[in-house]
Amino acid sequence: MTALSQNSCEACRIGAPKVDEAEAKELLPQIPDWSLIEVDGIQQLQRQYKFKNFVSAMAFANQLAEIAEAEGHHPGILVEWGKATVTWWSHSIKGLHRNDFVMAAKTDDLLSK
Ligand SMILES: C[C@H](O)[C@H](O)[C@H]1CNC2=NC(N)=NC(=O)C2=N1
Repeated sequence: MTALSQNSCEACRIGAPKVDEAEAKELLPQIPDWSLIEVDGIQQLQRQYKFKNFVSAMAFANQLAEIAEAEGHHPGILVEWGKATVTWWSHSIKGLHRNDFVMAAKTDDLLSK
């Protein structure tokens, strides 16, 4: 469990500041298995998790749905046989907010429990 995952999401509204390069440099090492990607000009965090079958991947996706609902911040999840790809970004600001790094850390914690 990392310090980052102990945080909660703060309200993220249109106009909230995106994580800048300096902050991203500080936060990314705390979630070392995540990649910074860009889709349609929107920066996002993405990680693929491996599972032994489809049901395990789906169970993980459902656990993630629960914490997403609790925090009011929601990921993209692609569930396939033996894997789940999770993508975090903030729709309201079309980019990365600190919340996305917090949620990436919380996602990792689901599997380290
Ligand atoms: C009204 C509701 O809280 C907002 O639309 C939330 C819901 N979940 C969200 N999730 C993500 N990832 N980005 C958002 O901007 C966002 N907005």
